[in-house]
Amino acid sequence: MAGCLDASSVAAVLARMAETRPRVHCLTNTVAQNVTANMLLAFGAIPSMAVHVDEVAGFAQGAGAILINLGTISAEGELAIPKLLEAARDHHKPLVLDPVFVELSPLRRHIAREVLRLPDVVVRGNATEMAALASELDAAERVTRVTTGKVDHIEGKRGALAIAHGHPLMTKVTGLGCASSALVAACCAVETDPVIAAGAALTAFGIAGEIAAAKSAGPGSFAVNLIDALASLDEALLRRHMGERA
Ligand SMILES: Nc1ncnc2c1ncn2[C@@H]1O[C@H](COP(=O)(O)OP(=O)(O)OP(=O)(O)O)[C@@H](O)[C@H]1O
Ligand SMILES: Cc1ncsc1CCO
Ligand SMILES: [Mg+2]
Repeated sequence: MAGCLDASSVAAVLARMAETRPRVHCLTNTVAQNVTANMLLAFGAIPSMAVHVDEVAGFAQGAGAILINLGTISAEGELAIPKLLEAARDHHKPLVLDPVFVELSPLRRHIAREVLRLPDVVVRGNATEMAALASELDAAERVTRVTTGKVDHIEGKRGALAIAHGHPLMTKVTGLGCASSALVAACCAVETDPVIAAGAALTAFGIAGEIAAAKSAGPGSFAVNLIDALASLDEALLRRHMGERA
């Protein structure tokens, strides 16, 4: 049965984030680029976003983790992906795939298959995307599946977690799924177990969503308050929202 993390486990991952400030190299989409960079900074990580085929390898080799998001994949981005996969393989970097709209595009399915030739990939998508990619995920070696929604489901080699945090307003701001994938990548840079890393990222993000929603009049102010809430998380706030005593 799927478990959940306690506040001290999430706080331990966040403490390592604050201490080491990992850089996450993001090949992401033009819609979610800004919100993704802001969420990474609020989380204590550092975003980099280079796409050019002649510089992505260098950026990825020195990063703590790599994100490949297919949301607005371009011809330039497609050329960069083999360089990112090579950097992940040769330099043992955690890699997160966000297969945005894979159900709508044979090109995206082809790219996702290429990415999943690498073992140990973490895939974060919504229920539609994860269902569309089911056979590719079944064929992949040591993949971690992260399916977000009202409840987030994480399944990996070393167990399963179900995270019931967040707020419906999270579906009314574009790019928050994309940002959640970047936060999962950031946690993978400081936590070797991808199930715990994804669980910590999504617990923190969900609780930040709950805190932000309580202060917001609608999706616009929610987007701003979510950045503030993510930046202000500490163990006491986590405990309170997880129903644990101080
Ligand atoms: N109904 C809901 N209630 C609470 N939290 C939710 C709900 N739906 C999504 N979330 C949270 O919102 C975040 C984004 O997940 P979602 O599944 O909406 O991503 P997505 O569909 O890929 O989004 P996008 O493509 O717009 O970036 C996750 O942290 C998830 O837990
Ligand atoms: C709306 C949209 N279109 C491509 S990427 C993106 C952001 C949410 O995935
Ligand atoms: Mg998405």
